[in-house]
Amino acid sequence: MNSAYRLEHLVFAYGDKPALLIDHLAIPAGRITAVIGPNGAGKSTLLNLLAFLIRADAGEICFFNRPVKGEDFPALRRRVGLVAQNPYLLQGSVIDNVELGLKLRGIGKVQRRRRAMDAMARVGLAGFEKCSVRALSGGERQRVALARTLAPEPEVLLFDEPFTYLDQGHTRLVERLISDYVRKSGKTVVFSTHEQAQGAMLSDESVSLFAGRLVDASLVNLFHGRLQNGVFDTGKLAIRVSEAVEQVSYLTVDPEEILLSSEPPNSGHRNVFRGRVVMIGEDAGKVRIIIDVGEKLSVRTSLESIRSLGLEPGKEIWVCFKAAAVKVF
Ligand SMILES: Nc1ncnc2c1ncn2[C@@H]1O[C@H](COP(=O)(O)OP(=O)(O)OP(=O)(O)O)[C@@H](O)[C@H]1O
Repeated sequence: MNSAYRLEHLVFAYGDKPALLIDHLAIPAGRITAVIGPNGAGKSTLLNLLAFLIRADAGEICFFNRPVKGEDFPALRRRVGLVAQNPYLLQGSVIDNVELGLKLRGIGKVQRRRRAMDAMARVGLAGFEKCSVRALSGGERQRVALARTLAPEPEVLLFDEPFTYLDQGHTRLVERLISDYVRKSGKTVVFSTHEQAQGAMLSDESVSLFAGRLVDASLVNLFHGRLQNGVFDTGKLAIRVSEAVEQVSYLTVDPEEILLSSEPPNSGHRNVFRGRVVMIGEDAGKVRIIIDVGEKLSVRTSLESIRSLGLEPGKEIWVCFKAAAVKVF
């Protein structure tokens, strides 16, 4: 598959504080990639590197199969557009802001206006042209920044936590826009999110980032604790682990690998707990149940199993999973 980016042995630190250590990462061209991770994982730092706004301390980045050199940065910045989490807008009107990127690219007034108006319509801001950016809400500001980035039609659209300020209607609109940007024009989108479900639902590929490193695990059920003699102790729950390592502080349980049963299970699973249903909700076309077993565990299952087990908030239920459903790092 053609890669938009390939990162090798990449290191980035803020002063002496390491923020990213990525051995290898390939981001496919013409696809939507989600970078999923909790607060402070390094998502914004990674997007800033991909936008060529900051330089790695070590390692290599290839952009569309070409190794990137320092002197390439100004030209590359024009091929990539980043919508920041808290975008900086210039004082003035919405249309002034949306036209900015086009102006910097030397695009003439008439075409500039046409493309800016088109980008504004796509983000649901038609009619806002003359509004002062000072009078806008957080979600409107984010959509102005999105229109500003979209108007020059960058080859790669990078989007840092796109849904933070958006209500449900605008979240759907931006999801569609991201999807169309890739499907209709073959461009590449990379977005960051701390919401595992949203990341998985909207993307073709996803990568999980934790403490600056890529991890090969879903981060939905992430616990901090200590591992000793094959048992990881979170302080509230003891989880059996199959990996024979000791120097780890975090554990995840794959929400797809957790089984539920109304009777004590007789399945040979090494982790069996009794818990109580806290919440039932929808998650990327499946059902997500939160069960309190000392820690709150997120379980993804089907509507059928909810019905057959008669699950509802407050109901007691058995939870089991294999040691192999658990990853530690
Ligand atoms: N300008 C900076 N100076 C020093 N440390 C920084 C700076 N920016 C980020 N960091 C640190 O680098 C790490 C990664 O931060 P980053 O903003 O990339 O994470 P994130 O995953 O985007 O987090 P969030 O979801 O909270 O936005 C954090 O520990 C953060 O405190």
